[in-house]
Amino acid sequence: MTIVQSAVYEPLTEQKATALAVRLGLFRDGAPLLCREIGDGNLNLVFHIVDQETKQGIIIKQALPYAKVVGESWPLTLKRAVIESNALRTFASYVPQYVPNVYYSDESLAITVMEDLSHLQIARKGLIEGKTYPLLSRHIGEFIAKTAFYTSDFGMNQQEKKKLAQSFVNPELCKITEDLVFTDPFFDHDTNNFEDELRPDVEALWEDDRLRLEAAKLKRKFLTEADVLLHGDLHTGSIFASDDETKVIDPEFAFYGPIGFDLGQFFANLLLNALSRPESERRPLFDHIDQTWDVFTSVFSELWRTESVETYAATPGLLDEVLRQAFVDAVGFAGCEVIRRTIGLAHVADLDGIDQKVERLTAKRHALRLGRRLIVERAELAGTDGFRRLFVETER
Ligand SMILES: Nc1ncnc2c1ncn2[C@@H]1O[C@H](COP(=O)(O)OP(=O)(O)O)[C@@H](O)[C@H]1O
Ligand SMILES: CSC[C@H]1O[C@H](OP(=O)(O)O)[C@H](O)[C@@H]1O
Repeated sequence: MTIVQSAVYEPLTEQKATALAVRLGLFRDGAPLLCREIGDGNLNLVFHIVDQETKQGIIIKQALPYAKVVGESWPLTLKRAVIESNALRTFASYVPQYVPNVYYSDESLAITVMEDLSHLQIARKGLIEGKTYPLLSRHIGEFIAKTAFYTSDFGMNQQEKKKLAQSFVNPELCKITEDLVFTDPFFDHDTNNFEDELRPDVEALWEDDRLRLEAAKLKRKFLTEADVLLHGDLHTGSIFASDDETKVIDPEFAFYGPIGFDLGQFFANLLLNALSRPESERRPLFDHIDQTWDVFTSVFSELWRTESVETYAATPGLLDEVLRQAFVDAVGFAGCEVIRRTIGLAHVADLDGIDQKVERLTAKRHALRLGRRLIVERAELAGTDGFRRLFVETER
């Protein structure tokens, strides 16, 4: 690959992104290139560049010095681009089948150049259309189990783990999660965003001392437990899927945190999709929750038994305790994510896209009751069947 001199930061345009791809030697000479900015996320620019003859494409993702969804009034570190490309490379060393190939990255331009995954579909979009993605949970369960185990004190040299954790210290992006997932939705904060009709339900949440205490405990875990390298934002909009392939993208929130966090985010986004469906079409979502947990526990347990580097790994009861705690935490984190995607700053199309206002408000009220009980009753769920039970009990 051609080496280009690193440049001073400037936001790319479609023209400049094309010129960069040519300078990097990513296309054959004279290829007729078409570039479009396709970013639909909250934070970054994403350029899709395709050779019109061969149909081969690449993606150039660039961080902006602010959060795109809010604008320049919310400055945001460009370092998130380095975190993202390093996380993709780290994950690729354990599960290359589940992440896009990174071709190039440049810290000063805050870009990651990666494999074009346009043959797949963003899982959130597909799930909203009613797709089921039969292998999604098998793949995500394995992705989480392997990345968690191999980056933990049980799966890697413990001195090396500390260095790796240092390289993923990600204070600004963690602060977004600390605020938007764990704090603001539980207070009358100006980042919150919900329909007027939901105000009585939301005010009831804000006055719920039991809920606030449990949300505080979950936030404390997120702040303090440097257990494994997390993706940090593993919602269904961060996953490309088809019937037989799954790729995880967008790990700019990666950091060392509690093992249950990615599981909880994924569970929550499956639940958010279930909340948008009629009862008769929800089953695949609950089956995905079961399957994610089953695959996660079996892959993680096998690695623990066969590859652990920690003397205490064989101590009877320890693995069970790690898995039990991971599950309880995941349930609580899922509850926080369900609530924040309903009344916080960043919503999801699964709920906001319900056209009929009455149905939409009904689904959102259901989400608030479900999220609350996931948080408050997380220790009593006793297995993934508990998600079904709470879902039904909170439907009314
Ligand atoms: N490797 C890729 N291949 C094809 N499209 C991509 C790729 N990465 C991102 N995209 C597109 O860009 C959108 C935004 O990307 P994402 O990484 O989620 O950005 P953000 O960090 O702003 O949320 C995705 O929803 C997808 O449509
Ligand atoms: C102001 S950031 C809000 C929200 O956006 C991120 O998601 P994404 O980059 O995938 O769109 C993340 O979930 C943040 O909490």
